[in-house]
Amino acid sequence: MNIFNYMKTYDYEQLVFCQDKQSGLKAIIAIHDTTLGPALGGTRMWNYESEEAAIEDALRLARGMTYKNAVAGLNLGGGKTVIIGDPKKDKNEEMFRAFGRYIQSLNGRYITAEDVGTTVEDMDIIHEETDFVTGISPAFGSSGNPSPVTAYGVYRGMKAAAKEAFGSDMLNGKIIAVQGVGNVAYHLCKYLNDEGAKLIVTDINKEAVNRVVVEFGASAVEPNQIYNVECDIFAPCALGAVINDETIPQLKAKVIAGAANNQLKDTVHGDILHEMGIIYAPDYVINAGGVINVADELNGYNRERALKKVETIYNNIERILEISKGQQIPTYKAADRLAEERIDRIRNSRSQFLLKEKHVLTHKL
Ligand SMILES: NC(=O)C1=CN([C@@H]2O[C@H](COP(=O)(O)OP(=O)(O)OC[C@H]3O[C@@H](n4cnc5c(N)ncnc54)[C@H](O)[C@@H]3O)[C@@H](O)[C@H]2O)C=CC1
Ligand SMILES: CC(C)CC(=O)C(=O)O
Repeated sequence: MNIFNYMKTYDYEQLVFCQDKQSGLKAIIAIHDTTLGPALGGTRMWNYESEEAAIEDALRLARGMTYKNAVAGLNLGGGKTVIIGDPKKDKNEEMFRAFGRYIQSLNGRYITAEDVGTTVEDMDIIHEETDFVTGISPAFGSSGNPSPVTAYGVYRGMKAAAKEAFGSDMLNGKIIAVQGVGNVAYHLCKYLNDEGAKLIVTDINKEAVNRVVVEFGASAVEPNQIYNVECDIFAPCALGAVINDETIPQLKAKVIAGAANNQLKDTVHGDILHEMGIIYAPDYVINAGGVINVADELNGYNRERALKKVETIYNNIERILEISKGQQIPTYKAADRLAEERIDRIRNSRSQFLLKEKHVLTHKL
């Protein structure tokens, strides 16, 4: 990978490599675009097969955050961190403190939160070193774990997509295949079960599968079987690139609506779904509940206000489906247009010189 070429193609601002020998920290902070405000995006800890894979993941996820925050109506740009390591074995307090000091050194250009492999406890340790961290413990007056709120947003967005596909947003009786039943999807399964949907689930973690089988009466299949089960809705809630050349021909669902980031392996896969008449709820639109929730901390956290904003995910999905139909374009393109138009509008309205720009974190500093 030619890093500068890649950064130039997608117009990235900054890539920061953080190393701390004592704690074993190896982190990459990618900042994509800060036109709308400081870059906000979570920290993923993952045992990457190579450094190149880690860099690529950080870059792709950071760009996704720019688009996610823009469509969600947040005054925040896009960034993301990946920490290279096994979250089950390689974490230690010094690592997150060293990482917190790196975040502090960026002086508010980047604000972090949880993602796959990191927890509220990890954010609390980062908070020892910097204010530029969200999703910390409610004991600090903060929003805590974003996953349940992400799940609520996915549930609302799924209903909007179902309305388009089936003529009603009621999910009772619908068969929903859920891939990965971790932090977000556990809560999603609860919403779906409460509404009377039938769940087919899979996960590489057997305990996670058993929990939803026992609590929500889900049926379980092996990880490689989830793509071709008979279902109405497929909800990818594990990792990215699961909509690809191998999986698309297997899909029986009329709707794809799930929490995972970067679900399409490539944009061409979004084009194919469109041609097949499968309604794809763009990942970064439907899974914005968590970032909306943690972003609310920047104004002094108010859960009611945050949840009200998460409700707008329903309308955002409706709007994207309308644009997609009206302009005959795939839904991922409709979402990208919304994001890019908002970023351009704000960029153009910022032509005046200000001696000191108001910082989104003014209250914290
Ligand atoms: N946690 C949050 O608030 C948000 C999460 N997301 C995205 O949603 C997805 C899920 O996030 P979390 O629930 O927090 O992560 P998690 O790590 O708690 O859950 C993911 C689950 O997927 C399972 N999994 C991994 N590979 C699998 C495979 N090949 N087949 C089946 N299952 C597999 C894991 O065992 C785990 O149980 C991620 O892509 C994340 O980036 C997006 C927005 C916010
Ligand atoms: C987990 C969220 C709080 C932020 C994020 O990184 C995301 O939405 O992917």
